[in-house]
Amino acid sequence: MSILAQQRLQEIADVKEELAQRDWFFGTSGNLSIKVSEEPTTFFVSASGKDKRKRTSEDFLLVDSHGKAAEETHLKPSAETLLHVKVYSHTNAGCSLHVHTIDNNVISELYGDEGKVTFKGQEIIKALGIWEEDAEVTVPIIPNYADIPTLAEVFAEYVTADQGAVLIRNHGITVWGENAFEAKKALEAYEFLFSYHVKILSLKKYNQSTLT
Ligand SMILES: CSCCC(=O)C(=O)COP(=O)(O)O
Ligand SMILES: [Zn+2]
Repeated sequence: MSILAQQRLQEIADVKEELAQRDWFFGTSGNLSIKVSEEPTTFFVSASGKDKRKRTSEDFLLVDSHGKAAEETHLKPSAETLLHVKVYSHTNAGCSLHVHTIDNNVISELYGDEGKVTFKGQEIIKALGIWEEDAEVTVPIIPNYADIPTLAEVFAEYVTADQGAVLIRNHGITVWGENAFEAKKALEAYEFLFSYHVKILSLKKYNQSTLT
């Protein structure tokens, strides 16, 4: 394996460990990828069905631009590799992260019928690279199609920039960025927004019910 590939593998394994420390990999959910090369595109993607809280030497495999194993291996690429394929084929992103959290599922269900959710007036939005005063950020929400090629096609409609995020209704979020640092930073910012929103809505509801 080239030095560059080894570095990328180490980076994505480190991100996986950090997200695991946050307990964002419930019940083997979630998957991660990091780009290794362009022309031809290759990337490391997490192996399917593993407990992503554990760090082993068989957590990732190298795949090609179609998401097929690029080297001989008994590992199976993530069932959702096609979404990572869309990220690398539609943008110059270098890393893509997918997690199922309770907060991202709740937000996706609350706003699923609207097809998007918008946040504003939060300092953390600057972590997404948006520095204007009163900045807004909108996250699209797509249906959770069981057929992964269909899910990937619909997902791809929103993969239009080198950094972005899409919520899959009652499933999870996929966030991508220029590199592992940027993708993780963005994921943390989105999860902050979701968690804040869920808490403030619950408190407002509680206050309404106790004050009336
Ligand atoms: C156990 S959750 C269902 C599959 C899923 O949505 C996921 O994120 C994990 O699938 P993978 O094949 O990447 O392990
Ligand atoms: Zn998933």
